[in-house]
Amino acid sequence: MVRLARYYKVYPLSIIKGSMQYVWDSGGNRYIDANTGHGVAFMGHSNPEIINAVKAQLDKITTVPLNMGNEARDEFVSEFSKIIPHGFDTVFLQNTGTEAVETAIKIGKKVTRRKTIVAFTNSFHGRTMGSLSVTWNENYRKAFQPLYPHVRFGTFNNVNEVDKLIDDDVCCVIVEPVQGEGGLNTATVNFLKALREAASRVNALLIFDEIQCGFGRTGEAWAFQHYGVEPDLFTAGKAIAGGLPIGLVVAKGEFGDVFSPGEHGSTFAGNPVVMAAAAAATRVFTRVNVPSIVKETGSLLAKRLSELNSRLVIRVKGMGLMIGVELRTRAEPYVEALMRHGILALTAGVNVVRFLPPYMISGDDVEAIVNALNEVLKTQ
Ligand SMILES: Cc1ncc(COP(=O)(O)O)c(C=O)c1O
Repeated sequence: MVRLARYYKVYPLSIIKGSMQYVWDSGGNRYIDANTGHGVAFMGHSNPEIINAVKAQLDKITTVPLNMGNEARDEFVSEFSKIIPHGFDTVFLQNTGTEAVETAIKIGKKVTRRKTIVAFTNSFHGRTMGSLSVTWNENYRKAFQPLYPHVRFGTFNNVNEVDKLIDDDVCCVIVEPVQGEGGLNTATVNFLKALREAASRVNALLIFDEIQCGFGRTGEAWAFQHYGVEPDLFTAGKAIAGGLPIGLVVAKGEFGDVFSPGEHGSTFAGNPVVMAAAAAATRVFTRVNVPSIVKETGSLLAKRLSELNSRLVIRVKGMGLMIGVELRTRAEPYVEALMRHGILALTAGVNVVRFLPPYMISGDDVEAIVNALNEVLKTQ
């Protein structure tokens, strides 16, 4: 028998079912899921409306290539359009976040015919060769050198260096408005404004990577809507298909038709089952007004976490339901200890305990998370 390749630290836990904000392990223990598979189950586990749409689609057809039409795909585009700001009118469908980032970079290169990509300290954009090249963490990159050689890293939130960083050799600038993996660092308004101005000045494309912070996670449909600064392209993924694989790029009009046939493609992109799930997830998103719920629950979670009384806590970081507690020490042991208290969380950077719960977590769930963290901070 083959065995699974190991490249994650695997926890001694087998998850067998989920319902909205909760999951259960094989021993019957229930957990509040503030890990959500790296942010994927934001619309809840097995959300009934999404599951019903998937089941109905399974009875119709499970694969249709992008060079043929499909009604589930049309329906997704129609639902998704309702949450896309004016001026963005093209969506490129992919299967994962890293593929979306690759697509955005290809658009930048094709439009400008230039080579240099600007990215930032503590960025995370994915694991394939292009997206890895613009990811900051040296541990993720060093075994795979040489990566794409023309990447210039600037310091996240350093406004002063932006003009020097972005010159007319730059095809695109990629940045997460709220950095997830890198430590829940929130961009400042002045930083994103400076990037916008510099990119426009040299006709480089500004890409916001909203794969983790987008789709309502921060309390607006898209994190950049907090800032009043618009990119040329933004990437999204994770929660959009309610748990099924998706990644996409949303582009301003003039960048919609940059690829000639043969220059881009993906076998599974726009899969009808994924599209049916994504149409249903987006319909729920709009109907219940997910961002407004996130604003309320996110501020409650941030407030209660900031009341933690522990000498280990430096501060609470993040936005909406993308919240981290920065510790004076490594976060990993606390994430493991939280598991034993029925809470699934994540780390971000080295010393941040990260919470990415589903939008429907209740006030009681918030209390349970805060109480559990309080306990483990005392005992670890
Ligand atoms: C901001 C950001 N970009 C890109 C990615 C890569 O997405 P995927 O793992 O779906 O390829 C992630 C995944 O965590 C992410 O958080």
